[in-house]
Amino acid sequence: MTAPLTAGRRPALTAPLLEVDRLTKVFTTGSRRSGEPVRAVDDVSFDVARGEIFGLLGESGSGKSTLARCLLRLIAPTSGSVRFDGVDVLDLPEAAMRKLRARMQILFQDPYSSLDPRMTVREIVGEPLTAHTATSRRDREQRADDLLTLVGLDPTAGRRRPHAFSGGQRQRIALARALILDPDLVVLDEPVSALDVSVQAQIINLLRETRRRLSLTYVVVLHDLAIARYLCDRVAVMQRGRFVEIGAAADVLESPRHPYTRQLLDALPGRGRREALHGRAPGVAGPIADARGELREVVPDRWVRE
Ligand SMILES: Nc1ncnc2c1ncn2[C@@H]1O[C@H](COP(=O)(O)OP(=O)(O)OP(=O)(O)O)[C@@H](O)[C@H]1O
Repeated sequence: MTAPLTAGRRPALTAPLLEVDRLTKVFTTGSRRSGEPVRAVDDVSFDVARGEIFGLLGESGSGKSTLARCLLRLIAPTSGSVRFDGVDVLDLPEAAMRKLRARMQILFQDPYSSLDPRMTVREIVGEPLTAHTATSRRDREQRADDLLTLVGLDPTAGRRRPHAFSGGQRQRIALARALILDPDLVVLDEPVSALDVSVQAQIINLLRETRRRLSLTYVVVLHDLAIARYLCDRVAVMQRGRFVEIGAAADVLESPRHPYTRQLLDALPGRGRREALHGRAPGVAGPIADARGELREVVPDRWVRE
């Protein structure tokens, strides 16, 4: 069966934030013992609307992380194009790309190794400001404290070092850092897979809440279909570098059209499958709305665009 590729292009009232056309990445070395090239991303096209949470799903090795990195030009694609807010990302000179990067952030999977243990949390969160804008130390600290509040941490946390925090708290710190430059797009690479199940729900709710409050767009790499069903508006299912299915998360996960998607769903244990199908939170009995109160209601006005 062929993928319903038209679902990758949405009629939108405003231009999409991200437009990906025939993107391909071939690794020629170091990928296979046989020395054969690997088409990690193979002729992939899709759009992401502003304010959307778009999920990339698939088994390990299907090409999700490579695609995510190509979007931000952290890996140079072999061919194809990526337009971000109308700008051709792959054609941009390095200096202009550095500037654009402020608007496109990435959050990695492992909250334990992604934060420099020698820095205070305030320094970690405020650091992108030193690289991208001329701000005074005081302003940096104030903004770092605002962001820590936004992600549900006490600003006094800023004086401590990352080792004092749990995995979930560290992922909040990493998110605060990713948001401090007020980006439009954040790519999240398996943002909760290193966390305990109970903490996953809190971080997922935080992502939904920050998307809403800051009008953010998230592209999120996931292998957990239950999380995808709860978090994402649309999803694409990848197999060997290609999109085999793309559409609304509810449609793809409740009525999968492609045998590979059905296979992924069938491989889930009974409860996980039910959660994927009915949008239940992973690992908790009901919808994860109860963790929502974690996001404090003291968000500074300037962080709220709506
Ligand atoms: N730097 C690289 N050099 C060579 N091959 C690579 C490189 N990075 C990824 N690959 C290969 O590209 C393919 C896709 O890998 P990728 O990590 O993008 O998949 P994934 O779906 O994100 O998997 P995972 O969930 O395990 O990270 C795999 O065959 C992988 O071995």
